[in-house]
Amino acid sequence: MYEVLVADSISNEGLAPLLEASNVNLTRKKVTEVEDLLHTYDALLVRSATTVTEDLLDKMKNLKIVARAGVGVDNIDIEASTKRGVVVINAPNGNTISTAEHTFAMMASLVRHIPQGNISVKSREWNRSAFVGTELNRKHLGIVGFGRIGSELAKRAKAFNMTVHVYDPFLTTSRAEKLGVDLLSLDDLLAVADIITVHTPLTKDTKGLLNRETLAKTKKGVYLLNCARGGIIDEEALAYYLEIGHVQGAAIDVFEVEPPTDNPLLNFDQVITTPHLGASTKEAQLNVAEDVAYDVLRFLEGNPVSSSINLPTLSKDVFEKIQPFTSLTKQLGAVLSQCMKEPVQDISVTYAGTVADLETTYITRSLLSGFLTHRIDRSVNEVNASMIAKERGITFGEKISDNTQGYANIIEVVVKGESRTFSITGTYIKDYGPRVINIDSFDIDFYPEGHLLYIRHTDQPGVIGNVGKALGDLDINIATMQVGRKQKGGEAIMMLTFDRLIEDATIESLKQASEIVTIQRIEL
Ligand SMILES: NC(=O)C1=CN([C@@H]2O[C@H](COP(=O)(O)OP(=O)(O)OC[C@H]3O[C@@H](n4cnc5c(N)ncnc54)[C@H](O)[C@@H]3O)[C@@H](O)[C@H]2O)C=CC1
Ligand SMILES: O=C(O)CCC(=O)C(=O)O
Repeated sequence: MYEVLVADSISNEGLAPLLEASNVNLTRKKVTEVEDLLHTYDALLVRSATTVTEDLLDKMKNLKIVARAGVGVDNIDIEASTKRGVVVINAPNGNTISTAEHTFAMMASLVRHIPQGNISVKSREWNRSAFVGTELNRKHLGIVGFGRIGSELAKRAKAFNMTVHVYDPFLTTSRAEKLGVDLLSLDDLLAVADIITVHTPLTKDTKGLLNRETLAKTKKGVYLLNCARGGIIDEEALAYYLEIGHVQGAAIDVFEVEPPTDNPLLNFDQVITTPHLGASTKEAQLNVAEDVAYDVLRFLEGNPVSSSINLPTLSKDVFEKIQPFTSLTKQLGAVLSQCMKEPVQDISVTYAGTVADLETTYITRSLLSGFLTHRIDRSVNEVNASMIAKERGITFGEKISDNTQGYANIIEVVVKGESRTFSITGTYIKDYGPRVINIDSFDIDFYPEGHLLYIRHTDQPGVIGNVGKALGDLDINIATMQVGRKQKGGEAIMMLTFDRLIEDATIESLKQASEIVTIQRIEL
């Protein structure tokens, strides 16, 4: 049974996939209400009220996935989640339209003083001259951050005959042309726009993007909107430019600290606000809840997620295709890690044949996770494997080759240690399964699973028989045995598989034979 904690207000109807799943036990409680049970949850679902800190992650020892029912993940410590192998997902599409519509509504309200007019009439005033507005028609709108919401807003603005200028360092000129917008530098956008609205995520680059210095470059009388994240427009700077009359008005849905209390912006009549309502529609809340509910269930049941922040996103089809190879590389990594008993500096993997056309980054992550699992005592998976490898100073890389050695696919891994190099090659044979076909330059053929002994010895008559007899005398049944050598009378290897773990004492007694060079136990 999977334990799922829904810590924020998320649409019940949207959570139906999880509520109806027979293998899920769903709890709707705030984190503070279940302090004693935090270590039991497999999944955590949040909106923006819960901040997923490193401290919370430490308490949630069993946590495998954090889902944000919405776009912005700035309330989740992604680095700390990744470090712990916790997948972070979001629902990036479900609230785009609602947020674009809300921004448009805020823009129209701002330039026509609708909130102020409403308050005035309800105060029994009739002061029409105080609320003379401005048309949107033929005005220049500057959109900073031209992703999903920014581009939906642009469509609506164009329908109102506005000229749309955008600033987005990640947007290509051809895409801007295709979407019919004018791509500018930030400075040029600031200089030309009558109304500026921000739609970037909150990152270290966008925090305070509009500040005292950049806002000074705007037109006198400019209007500003922030329906993305508090802090993208620096609040102190905005208050300053409102105070001196340079900024004519602002519409703010999001604040640096929510709810805002002593925020200077709340003191201005020309600032209109909403309490982070961009995504607050029935439709958006149903969409995002459904999106994360399906994704969390899929993930818990071992399937790919559709929108992950710290894992490559794979379709079900691609996931199914790569699965045999991720299992194979996990095993190859585990064999390597146990055979190569020394610190490693570099892991290099070469893909050839059908596997080379797949999502090899993901397959390499599985390899690293198989390798590292046997070296460190914390949980390693595809989410944190590359980060842990980097932390430990292990470099890794991928190559594609066309040498399939007669197989449909080949994965060769070479590990460089301080004193030596070790290699392993595997393949996945349809309807037959994974095979290791070469180990440390010895051709061999074994199924990487279970309890194994890897024995290096001199190639001479009687060695195989002696090992078999010694094990037989100890009542140990050999399940399979594969042998390999490079040349007659030289070094040779045996790979034995067993139905149970082989004890240290047995290995020590086998090592007494003079022909045996090394024996390595491998547990898969
Ligand atoms: N008020 C609300 O209730 C809601 C707020 N949001 C906020 O809106 C933001 C945008 O959402 P989407 O459009 O869905 O995201 P998106 O990821 O589709 O678009 C973000 C755009 O910002 C651009 N960008 C990134 N760094 C930039 C920089 N330094 N300067 C200029 N542009 C930059 C990206 O290239 C991208 O095109 C979210 O990150 C979230 O914080 C989202 C939904 C609801
Ligand atoms: O959950 C909400 O209502 C806020 C939505 C939001 O800010 C987001 O999706 O980034």
